[in-house]
Amino acid sequence: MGCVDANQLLADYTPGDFYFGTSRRTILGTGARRTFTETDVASLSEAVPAALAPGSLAVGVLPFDTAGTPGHLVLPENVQVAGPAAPARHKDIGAPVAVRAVPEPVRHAEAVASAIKILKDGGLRKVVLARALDLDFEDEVPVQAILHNLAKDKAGAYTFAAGLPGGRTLVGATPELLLSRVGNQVVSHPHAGSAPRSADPVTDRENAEALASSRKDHLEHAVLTEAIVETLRPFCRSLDVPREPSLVSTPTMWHLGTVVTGELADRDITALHLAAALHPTPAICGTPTEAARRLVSELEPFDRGYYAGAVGWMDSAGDGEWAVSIRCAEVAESSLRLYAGGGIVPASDPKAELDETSAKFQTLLRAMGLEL
Ligand SMILES: C=C(O[C@@H]1C=C(C(=O)O)C=C[C@H]1O)C(=O)O
Repeated sequence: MGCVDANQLLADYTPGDFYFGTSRRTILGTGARRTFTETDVASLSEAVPAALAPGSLAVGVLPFDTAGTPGHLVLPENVQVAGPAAPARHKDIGAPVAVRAVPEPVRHAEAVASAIKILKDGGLRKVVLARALDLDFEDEVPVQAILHNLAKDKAGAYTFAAGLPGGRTLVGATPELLLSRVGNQVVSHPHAGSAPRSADPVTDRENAEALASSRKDHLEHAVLTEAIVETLRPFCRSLDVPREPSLVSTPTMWHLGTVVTGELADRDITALHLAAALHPTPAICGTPTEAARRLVSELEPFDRGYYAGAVGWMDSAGDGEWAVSIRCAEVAESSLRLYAGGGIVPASDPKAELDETSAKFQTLLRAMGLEL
């Protein structure tokens, strides 16, 4: 630890490793002494802390569907921690040989329209629907270069690459913090409500202002913040929740975000326990959770896998950081699947939702130097 160079950690990353970079620190975990596949809060809370020797870390991912997909949490053989990485040059990535939208864009808009109808009929307040882009390359996908470019672009507050079962990799850069814990201080930074950035400063500002004053987006956001607060409240002695969300941005998107901070009542409650209790939030699933989860599986023509799950780390003291695994792609050899979703409420518009997912794809597409 200490004097490791963060850019070197980024350069040293190879697929299968775990990389997690923020504006404060860079973590590189290599090898696996042990892998946990449990996803329920009770087993995670018992098994993982019990296996952590003092000073060691558990790293990895939780899936979207914790009932159907195994978790992939690893106790690495070796962990190196450094300050923030700041790579200089963009790395070149070749063009794909094939691109397929899953489903076709028009089908996604139809699914959104069906969801809006169901929402208007009552019962559900919000559901998050995603679509995917499949890209095939001639050779193995250069995950290291994609990760490097995401870090270079500061594409999201949490830049990550995590090994998955079967030699696959989840790579991305998300703006959204599910939960961090340092001692008895917990923070969550839920995001909901979106607008694209623009290269034109006037349009960019207009997009931000329209988002800041959009009733539809404030409603989408309120449903999310309420759920976060409701889950955290029983664990916390005190909780600070700003009354209004703030505008937050990445190089490609504007969002509404609320920084929720709390003081834990019981120091034995770990970061992983809290993250697992919060997941799946209405940022990526909906409200009520079970009904939204069912609608997601009915309307989306794919399994989300590790997209819209959680990615992060926890130490032996129970401190840790778990980000929402969005703005990411799952890589398998020479192919990758990119995901993007958006929250639907009764006032949503199918065409606008389709455009929102296209804008969200830009985080990864830019890192790959692709204009699609
Ligand atoms: C689901 C995604 O993003 C989430 C949905 C948002 C929205 O609906 O406005 C905003 C931020 C994220 O919480 C995604 O990027 O795939």
